[in-house]
Amino acid sequence: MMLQFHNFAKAYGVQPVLQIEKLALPSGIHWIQGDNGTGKSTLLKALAGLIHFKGTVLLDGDIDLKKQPLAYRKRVNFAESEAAFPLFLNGQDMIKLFMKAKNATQEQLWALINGFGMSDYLTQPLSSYSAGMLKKLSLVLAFLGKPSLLLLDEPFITLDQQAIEQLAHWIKERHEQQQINFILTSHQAIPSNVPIDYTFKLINQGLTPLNSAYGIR
Ligand SMILES: Nc1ncnc2c1ncn2[C@@H]1O[C@H](COP(=O)(O)OP(=O)(O)OP(=O)(O)O)[C@@H](O)[C@H]1O
Repeated sequence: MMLQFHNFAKAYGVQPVLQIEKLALPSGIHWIQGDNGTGKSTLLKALAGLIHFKGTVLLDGDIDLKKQPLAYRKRVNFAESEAAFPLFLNGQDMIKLFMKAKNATQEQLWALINGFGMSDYLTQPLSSYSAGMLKKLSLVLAFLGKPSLLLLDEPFITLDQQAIEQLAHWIKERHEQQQINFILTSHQAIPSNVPIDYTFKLINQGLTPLNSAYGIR
């Protein structure tokens, strides 16, 4: 199993947001839907190891997020919906940091940079980036290395059409050729060439499956 939840619970103060008693997500590309404020970003942040939660999350059957945080975070990459970068740095600074942390190759980096057409502005300070340029950077950082699972929170928002198509292609290709699993959130329809395996909706603090078979949206 790609991801297993046991007695998973997240609250902000006394306000419960997520409660997933027992759930196992198989390998694949997962699309999580949900109305505003239902907890999609909270779920992805918890799964990325960025915020505290109660209970257990197990990756690939044996890596416990809480007990083996380094091994877990080496395998799970995350692109936030709106990433908050230190604005005095430039794109290249962030890339250098992540390349080292994620053991990425130069070849992999160039393919990502060229695919998104970013080479012209990587040396400019992040304070000068548009929303779409910041989005592209956070996606490139998330694709670096060899993750087992990629968490992408609203990955298509603010991207131009060409970048949307490029991202859809990468998701499909990485999944088919490198067996990388994905959890995506999106309010908009996901491009039809992305082969979504499972769709869930966050309702009443839990994940309700909207389909039970492969290939059906
Ligand atoms: N840092 C925080 N402190 C307190 N409450 C928070 C915090 N972050 C989120 N919440 C609350 O948790 C709930 C879930 O928020 P979250 O951002 O996860 O929703 P979402 O499903 O991603 O929403 P959207 O579709 O609008 O992006 C909301 O009620 C929100 O007010």
